[in-house]
Amino acid sequence: MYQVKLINKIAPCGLDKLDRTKYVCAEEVEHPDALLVRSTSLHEIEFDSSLLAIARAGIGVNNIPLERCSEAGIAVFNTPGANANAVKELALCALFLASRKISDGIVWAKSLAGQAEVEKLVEKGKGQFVGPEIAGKKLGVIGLGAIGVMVCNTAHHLDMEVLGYDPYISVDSAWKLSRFVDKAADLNTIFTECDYISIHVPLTKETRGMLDREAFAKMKKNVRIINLARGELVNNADLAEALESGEVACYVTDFPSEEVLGMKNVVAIPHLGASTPESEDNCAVFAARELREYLENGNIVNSVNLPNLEVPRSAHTRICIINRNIPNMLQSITAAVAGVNLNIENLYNKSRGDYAYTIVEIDGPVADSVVKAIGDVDGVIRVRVL
Ligand SMILES: NC(=O)c1ccc[n+]([C@@H]2O[C@H](COP(=O)([O-])OP(=O)(O)OC[C@H]3O[C@@H](n4cnc5c(N)ncnc54)[C@H](O)[C@@H]3O)[C@@H](O)[C@H]2O)c1
Ligand SMILES: O=C(O)CC[C@@H](O)C(=O)O
Repeated sequence: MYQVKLINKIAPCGLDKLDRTKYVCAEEVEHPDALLVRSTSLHEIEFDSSLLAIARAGIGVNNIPLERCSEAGIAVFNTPGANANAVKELALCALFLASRKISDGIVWAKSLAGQAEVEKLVEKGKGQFVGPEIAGKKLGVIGLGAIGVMVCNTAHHLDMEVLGYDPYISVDSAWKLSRFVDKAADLNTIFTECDYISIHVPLTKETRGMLDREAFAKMKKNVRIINLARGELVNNADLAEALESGEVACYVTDFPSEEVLGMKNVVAIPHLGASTPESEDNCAVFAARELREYLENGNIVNSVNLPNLEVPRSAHTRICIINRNIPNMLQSITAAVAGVNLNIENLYNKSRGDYAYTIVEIDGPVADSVVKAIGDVDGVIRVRVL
């Protein structure tokens, strides 16, 4: 039986993809083959030597120690695009929240409960919550992946002028982007020209603190910023100054922190970007399928730390090897197999950065001694026979 440890609440329809005659899925699992996780940080967690794979039901993998996983031969997966529509819808909501002082207005309206002549008080006091329309304004979108592209395309239909920035845009995203979205040559163009800025990039060394004092200083006065991507993309101390001085009129974030909650003109949402039944189901189903493919067939689909390699399963026995991407690996692996006179039916190999993945198909059983011989090859990190 495969043991899958559930780190967060995972939608049941995803778990249903894992046949209960082959899988145990539970929060308490002592020696897991796999982890299913959402946003909980795994950085401080020690992994059992049994662990083969981690599937992130979501896209951001900044909560997973990727380098440590690669070194331990643990494949890490995410679910690209599976929650993008949910975040796009919240981003649209955030555009309006950033403009119309809706959340302050709602709090104020509720505070009138129990007072006499509420209707009159509403009409008298509503002037403090006036905010601009988004039509005709310029929106800058940083990061044109699954979410960014959808935000751009929909904002165009809401009569906004849209500028997009992504130096690494994928061919797929470029195909999906509306021709009405203008390409910003650099971040400065987004900063200097836009009335609204929405950020949709992963948290990496490059993007951490991307919106800082220098960036705020270039922005138009009264710019409104939407961050549903990750809190750490923004330098909080610099943001506090920009909000205080009025340079930034409103900051809508899906990542409240003690610091951010203390700032003025902040609309804080409790990380609800992917919290729709549709998105939770999608992510769970994607993640479960990825785990099943890897655990049962050795196929790697949507990995973030290993090369993707998916080959239809034949009747042959598979030896799946995670190895370093260094010279002579294939030669040493095939020599270990040939050493016991086994014939290789098929061999597939793909590399990604410092790591590679090799599938060797053999007609017939593979003795433990062969697994040991491959495992002893310098540069081999993990061997599994399926
Ligand atoms: N609030 C939520 O619940 C929630 C849900 C999903 C995603 N997210 C966050 O949103 C991010 C984006 O999600 P996605 O599904 O669109 O991911 P994605 O991988 O499809 O797109 C990310 C895009 O960012 C671009 N990018 C990377 N570095 C960049 C840089 N320095 N400048 C400009 N562009 C850069 C990439 O080229 C890619 O096109 C995720 O990484 C995650 O942190 C949050
Ligand atoms: O699981 C969630 O609720 C949030 C997921 C989101 O932050 C992501 O990066 O996909």
